[in-house]
Amino acid sequence: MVLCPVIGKLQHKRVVLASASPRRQEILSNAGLRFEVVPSRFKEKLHKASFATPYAYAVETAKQKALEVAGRMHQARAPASASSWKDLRAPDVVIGADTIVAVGAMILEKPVDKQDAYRMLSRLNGKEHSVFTGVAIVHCCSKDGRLDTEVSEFYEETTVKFSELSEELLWEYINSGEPMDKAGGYGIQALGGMLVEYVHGDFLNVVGFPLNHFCKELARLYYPPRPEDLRRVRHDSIPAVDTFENLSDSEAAGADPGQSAKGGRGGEQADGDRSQAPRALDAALNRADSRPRFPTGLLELMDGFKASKVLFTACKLKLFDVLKDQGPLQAVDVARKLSTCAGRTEQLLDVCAALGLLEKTRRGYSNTEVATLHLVSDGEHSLQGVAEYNDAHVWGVFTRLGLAVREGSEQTRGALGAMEEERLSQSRELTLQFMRAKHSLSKLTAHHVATAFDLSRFASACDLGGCTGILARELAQEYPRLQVTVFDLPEVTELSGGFQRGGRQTERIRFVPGDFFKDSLPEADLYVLSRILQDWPDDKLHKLLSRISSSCKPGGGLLVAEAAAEEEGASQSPRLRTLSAGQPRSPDEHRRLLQRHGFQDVRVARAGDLLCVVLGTRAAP
Ligand SMILES: Cc1cn([C@H]2C[C@H](O)[C@@H](COP(=O)(O)OP(=O)(O)OP(=O)(O)O)O2)c(=O)[nH]c1=O
Repeated sequence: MVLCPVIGKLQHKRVVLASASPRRQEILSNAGLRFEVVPSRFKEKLHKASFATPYAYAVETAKQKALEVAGRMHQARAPASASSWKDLRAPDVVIGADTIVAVGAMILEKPVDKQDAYRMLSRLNGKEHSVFTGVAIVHCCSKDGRLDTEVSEFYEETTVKFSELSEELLWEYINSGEPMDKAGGYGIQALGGMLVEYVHGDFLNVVGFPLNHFCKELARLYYPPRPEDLRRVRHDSIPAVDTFENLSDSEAAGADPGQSAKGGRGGEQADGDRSQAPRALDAALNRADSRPRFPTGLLELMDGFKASKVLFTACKLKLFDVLKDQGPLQAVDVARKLSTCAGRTEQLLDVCAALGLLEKTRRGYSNTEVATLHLVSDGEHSLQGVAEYNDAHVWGVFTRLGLAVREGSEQTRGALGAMEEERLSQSRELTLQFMRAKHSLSKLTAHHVATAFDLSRFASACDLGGCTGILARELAQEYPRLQVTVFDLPEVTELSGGFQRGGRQTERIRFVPGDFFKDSLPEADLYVLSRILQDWPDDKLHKLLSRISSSCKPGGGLLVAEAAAEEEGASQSPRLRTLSAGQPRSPDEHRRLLQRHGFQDVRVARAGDLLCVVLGTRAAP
């Protein structure tokens, strides 16, 4: 559960805490932040005298800790690296922190031994001192194999006063072992709390991490004040996806979050500037207890369609292609290249950045890793086709949702999800769009489907509704003896040639036009239905399965791959709850479905994150 919406801004990023401090880990995970811990190897040995103030030293050390981890993780994912780093995705954000105790200009870090602890505690005895924690938030992105970082840093000061303590008490405390891994030689959160007369400022800052200031800094970075915010009253927790409403171009020229992310130490900022920046946090923290919880999730849901449309529009304009080839680019240059309006383009770019699709730095906008991988049109893993199809077709279908729900199942079929039927009557362009979408999605899952079970006992397979042949190719590649037939509607097989790349295994793939509800099915040892059943209502589904069952020889197989619905009784994940003509089924429901149509020895496996795969063997009639 995330209380503070600004912490939620990091939810979809790979966040790394560059610290071994268990206190920091606890503070941040208690705040709802999800992160990995990669302790920094940076040696805390900067030359203290070269810093004008103790906090400058803490901030620089925090920065070096974070940069060391960012650099090491970036190196580790380079192809040449022999590292065993588990997750090759580079971190998006690395957080470093350093806590020091300062008595005047003297900096006390962790004691090296008991005598050192004694010296430190004697200095603090009966006096006031400052605890500074420097924090660095390093945003990372990888550009042409290079690590690009944007550092935002700040510090927090807390004043602590020790009571007059006897020698005996000091030694008793030192012998407890508590002081050894703590700055200044004490831990205020445990036994050391007994030494402290008062604290002025953020308690958590003493313990190692100034959570409140950190949230304010995030708010400043992720919700930069824009001119229109100062004039309009609007809820605070949603990123600026609604910036296209009622705005003239001149109003659109907002503050630059990249710029505002700079300026180094938050502690050195002008007061006027800071009072506006963390408004989301203030709103959350100052809420009276009796008021209902801020409905962040709900409001984001209400705005979800805008985010989708922004993504579709950016894809359609080929924004990610332009930035891939020529980024980073300033908004005006993007607008020039796309022949679009400069003000609106900047808004689009900013929203894409807020959605994590683009990176915004002083040098301009560039694609994030996910955009480079999935939103550039000619990428191996491009999902551009899905965006285009959803924009051109599914968007319109869903505008008729109300009508479909009001007027019953026929309407529902006509208006929702029955894309197979609908595309029959549509233009060649729409068929192509549908094929591109299916092609991109199949690429993500084909390998998992082909390898979910050992299919080497089959000599031939027929992929019903196999579209562009992506799964067929994967099957042929995986099983060198297998002959594969792709069976799909004539208008699909006619266009499928455009999606074929050469390759040895294509000799074993043939495309046969036909309708699996009407025409006789090609002979095969194994029939495959990948993401077909869910689109059809029960009557059609049973008709198809019984046709397959009649064509399948005893000992032959049926392989079904469908979106992985939860087990029966569990609530469905939202991704699966689109109102299509069919319905998502649990693994057990699939098992029963195949058994009902004469398949036995039915086995179920997961294929990646998305699909569940079911394999049954045709029993003798
Ligand atoms: C003053 C004080 C410090 N501390 C701790 C916070 C920090 O963990 C530690 C200061 O050392 P740091 O060098 O800031 O942090 P660390 O060595 O624990 O971890 P890393 O270097 O990997 O980031 O002292 C307390 O736990 N309680 C206190 O009252």
